[in-house]
Amino acid sequence: MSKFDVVVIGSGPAGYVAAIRAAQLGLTTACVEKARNKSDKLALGGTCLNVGCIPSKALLDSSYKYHEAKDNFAVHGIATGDVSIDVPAMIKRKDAVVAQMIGGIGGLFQANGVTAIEGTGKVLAGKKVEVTAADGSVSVLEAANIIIAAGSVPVAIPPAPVDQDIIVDSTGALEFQSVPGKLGVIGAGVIGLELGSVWSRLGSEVVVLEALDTFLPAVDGQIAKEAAKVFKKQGLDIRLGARVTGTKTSKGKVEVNYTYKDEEKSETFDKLIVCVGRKPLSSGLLAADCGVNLDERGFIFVNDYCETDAAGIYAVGDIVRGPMLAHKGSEEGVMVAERIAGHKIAMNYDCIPSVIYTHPEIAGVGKTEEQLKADGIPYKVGTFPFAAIGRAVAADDATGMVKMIAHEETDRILGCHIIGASAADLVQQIVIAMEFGSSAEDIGLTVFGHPTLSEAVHEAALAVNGQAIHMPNRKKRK
Ligand SMILES: NC(=O)c1ccc[n+]([C@@H]2O[C@H](COP(=O)([O-])OP(=O)(O)OC[C@H]3O[C@@H](n4cnc5c(N)ncnc54)[C@H](O)[C@@H]3O)[C@@H](O)[C@H]2O)c1
Repeated sequence: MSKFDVVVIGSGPAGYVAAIRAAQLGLTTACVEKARNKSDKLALGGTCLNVGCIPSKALLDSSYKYHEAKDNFAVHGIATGDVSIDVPAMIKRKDAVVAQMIGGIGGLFQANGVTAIEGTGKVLAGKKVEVTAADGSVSVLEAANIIIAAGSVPVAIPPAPVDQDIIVDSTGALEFQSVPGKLGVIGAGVIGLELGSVWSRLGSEVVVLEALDTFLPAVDGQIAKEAAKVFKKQGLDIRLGARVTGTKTSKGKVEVNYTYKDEEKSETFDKLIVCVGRKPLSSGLLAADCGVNLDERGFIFVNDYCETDAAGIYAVGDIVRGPMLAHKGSEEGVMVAERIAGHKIAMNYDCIPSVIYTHPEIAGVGKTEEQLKADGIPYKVGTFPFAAIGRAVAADDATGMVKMIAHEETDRILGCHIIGASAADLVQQIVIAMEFGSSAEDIGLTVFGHPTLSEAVHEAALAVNGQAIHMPNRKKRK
């Protein structure tokens, strides 16, 4: 029986990062992965690399370039003539990007001495991991420590069973070989908006059916309101309060029945994407006597340090509580590896950025205005529009704003919410600032390069205390 200091189950952003850090710390480490790619080879990288973050960003970038060439170049005096799209070539490029990044993880495993083991892992009692290979053969690994990072899968809903042809999930939506004439999307969440944007830019008529009456409830209300306006202008038809009751596929199309404003409605689409959330992939993963427990929603139960109820067994990433975000899983992986090596580090769950990669991007960190109101915390707000930022106007990309929220008395930054070009990268400045306990004044007193989009972050911080320069201030300067 092979023996390791650490056996990681799953090679997504939580698992592979945990494995690399454990190996860096001198621990003998194996990483068990079951996924295989289109060429039936071991596919490291999990959902994020194979069918999530990376391929969706490849398609978002390709489709945005197409949209720019078709609709946005003329204003710069650039004539393109007819712009056409070759969808199979776009998908092939996306596959090449994925293959390159997967190869990168294989290389990192080799360089750090992590042993990749192909097969499906199961946690047995006594800190053992059973691995069932693709050919059915079974082996058992002995581990001083186990890190479970098995991830999550899309939630299925009975009224819209996925066939990966007409009715697809987020994986199938990355494989269309032509632009659907009419595309239905169930769920106006992160995936619905990102994939809806891709196919809308390429020419699909997109209808998004969202069960809730509120648009993007987890996003700051002011930013979500702005986002709704922008998406409407882009042609995304987002119907809130639309509950899908059934679907019928025939002759290459799907008829969707749903209730909307108390009326029974029906609409026919060429393709339908179901993206109503993800659930932890915990079934079949744990032997009944292994000592690891699940919570009521099927997540592995862990404490703040990602320790399960069984000593020496940890769980990280989508399979445990908290936002299902790659970077959250990666940092949990680092924390656990460091703690196994005896270092007393902890993770700051209050400072995790989140991003929706539409154009403009929507990004945020910390508390929203609604959360602060509900918690009764006194706060002050500064906003600054990109329309007043020279660099954004020069780029003809000036939609959106930065919103900064600080504590009314201490001026400490409590949250930052952005809708705009490069919002994902801009918000990271405030993630760092919040990690260091900065005040809005600290950001206001910092020198920002000119002309940059970052100046909107600077000005929003100044606006918190009525000191914005390139905009009349609502509040009196203190
Ligand atoms: N950019 C990113 O960080 C990124 C990108 C993709 C996915 N993810 C993560 O993946 C996970 C899954 O994404 P997602 O978009 O599927 O989930 P989500 O939770 O973001 O959104 C799902 C939406 O579907 C709606 N819904 C649920 N059941 C419905 C029904 N029967 N009919 C109509 N609407 C319904 C929900 O109200 C919700 O608005 C999320 O946790 C997300 O954070 C993150």
